[in-house]
Amino acid sequence: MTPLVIKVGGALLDAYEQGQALFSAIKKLKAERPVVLVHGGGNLTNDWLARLGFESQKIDGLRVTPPDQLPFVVGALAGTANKLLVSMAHQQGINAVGLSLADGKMVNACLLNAQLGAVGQASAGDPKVLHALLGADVVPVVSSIGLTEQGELCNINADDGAVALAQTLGAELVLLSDVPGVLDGDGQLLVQLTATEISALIEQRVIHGGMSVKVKAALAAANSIGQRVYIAGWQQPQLLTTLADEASVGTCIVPDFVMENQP
Ligand SMILES: Nc1ncnc2c1ncn2[C@@H]1O[C@H](COP(=O)(O)OP(=O)(O)O)[C@@H](O)[C@H]1O
Ligand SMILES: CC(=O)N[C@@H](CCC(=O)OP(=O)(O)O)C(=O)O
Repeated sequence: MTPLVIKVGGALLDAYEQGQALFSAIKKLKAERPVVLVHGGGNLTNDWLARLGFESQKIDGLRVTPPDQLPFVVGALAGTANKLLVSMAHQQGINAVGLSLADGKMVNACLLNAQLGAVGQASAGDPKVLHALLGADVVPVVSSIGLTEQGELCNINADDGAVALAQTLGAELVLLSDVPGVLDGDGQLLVQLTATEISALIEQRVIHGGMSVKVKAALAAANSIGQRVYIAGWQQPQLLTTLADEASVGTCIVPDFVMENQP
């Protein structure tokens, strides 16, 4: 059965009840197919950096990560955020193992540009460690801290990291956030989006900030994996079990070739 990569945004860490409901849904789902969880922790990282007196800047939804902030970003994401989620999983009776994208070279990274500091661009890596864990009935819980070929730690946007991990495994991908999906200018859910519609909505700034990183990542994944990718809310975890029925789940990002083949 094709594995499913589920990415959860870091806001889940502040939502205990929803977190428990999500892991309860994942427990049911993993009886049917292998599941890997990739997580963010943007809010927690903001909080840590502010408490330490750092200014945190974002460019096009990506956190500028100077060398003096990197140890705290790694600590927040690969440390506290990762272990809190592993603990939530264990509370629901899931045998979870906490890792980062760097472990076992499951995702490769290179630095994006000097302006962003230690921010990595992710690409597919080696699936061996994940296969071993999935074979042992474990749910890997993976933070978005990566490692370059030269062994430098880097901060990867968790949506981009999830895309690379889905590519590593040839898996389907769902991006779960604190909103039910991509919303239009009136706050209504958009059930399906193509590349052209995404460009227009970003241009009009209807899609902005973290959501703009997410839709671009989802489109890249849809095109590379050749499958629809869903952006949905972790408030409705029961939707995860309806993916196989192609039921309406949040916003469906359609790969380009599907549109090209439509009459
Ligand atoms: N068109 C849009 N539809 C929905 N959310 C949007 C849109 N444009 C911007 N956003 C913002 O993007 C946020 C989700 O992105 P982000 O905070 O990065 O999520 P996550 O932490 O789950 O990855 C939403 O909470 C919302 O504030
Ligand atoms: C480079 C970059 O932007 N990294 C992100 C990684 C965490 C993340 O993506 O968290 P959410 O999924 O909760 O937004 C950051 O530092 O916030």
